[in-house]
Amino acid sequence: MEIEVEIRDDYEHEDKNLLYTPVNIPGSGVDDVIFAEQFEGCACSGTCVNANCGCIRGGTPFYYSCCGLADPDIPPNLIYECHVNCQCDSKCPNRLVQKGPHVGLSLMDAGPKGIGLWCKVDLPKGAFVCEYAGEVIGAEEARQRYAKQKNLGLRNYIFALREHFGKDTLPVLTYIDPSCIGNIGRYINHSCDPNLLIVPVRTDTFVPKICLFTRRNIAAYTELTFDYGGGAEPIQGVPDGWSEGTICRCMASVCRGFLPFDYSLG
Ligand SMILES: C[S@@+](CC[C@H](N)C(=O)[O-])C[C@H]1O[C@@H](n2cnc3c(N)ncnc32)[C@H](O)[C@@H]1O
Repeated sequence: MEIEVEIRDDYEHEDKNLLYTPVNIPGSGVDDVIFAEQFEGCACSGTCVNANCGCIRGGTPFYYSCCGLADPDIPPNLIYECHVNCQCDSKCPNRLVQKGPHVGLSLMDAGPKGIGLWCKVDLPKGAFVCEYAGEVIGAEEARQRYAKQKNLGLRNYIFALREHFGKDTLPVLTYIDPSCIGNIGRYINHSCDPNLLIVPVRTDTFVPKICLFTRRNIAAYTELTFDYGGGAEPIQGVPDGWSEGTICRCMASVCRGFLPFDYSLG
């Protein structure tokens, strides 16, 4: 029996030239197979109990508490949620990001940074805010799109997620581009002292979802930010080659001066 969990995402773009997608979709330069190859589900009945659930797969035991909050102080390893092929029910605590973004997210004027995102309600530490969803594209496509938008003086929305799957292995990069097709996450600006944390989460396939959780309690109407260099493998400072020279306007006392940039795009 397949357990379908409804994604609740009522957001949309004000700019009618943009297409809204609540989840990642395959774009140019990636093999559709990675979206089609699904994990086997767990055989738990009702709600899952950590130790026996097949969805842990050697990754982090369930990252979420029973009240739907993550623990941002624990560095997560690989996170696999229960999914459509699992036997557990839709109330299983290991189903969180797949249910969609937090309610009350809203666009704001972020001055020289352009549009930004805030939430109309207080957010507790560990709350899931939203995914940074868009087209999943290949490395060469990402470089070409980046070069084109740079020539046109456009903002950059392409995010390069770096993950290591073992000691001494090369990082695996996943490029997400919500420039034209994306979700509400595309409006989140960078800060060198961010209040959100990036956590890659997988549900039914190996394609990671870039998920944003609160690092601390956040009062309503505070701008939501993440560190553009702080993926699963955070950049410390801005090493040579990791800045494209865009001045950072985050205003944090610890501001590094420039927006972080993944050199693989350059
Ligand atoms: C993912 S978009 C964020 C949404 C964007 N502000 C908008 O108006 O649609 C990333 C772009 O926002 C701007 N931006 C984000 N954070 C910034 C910061 N701390 N300082 C300056 N510009 C920033 C840059 O133009 C960057 O390329």
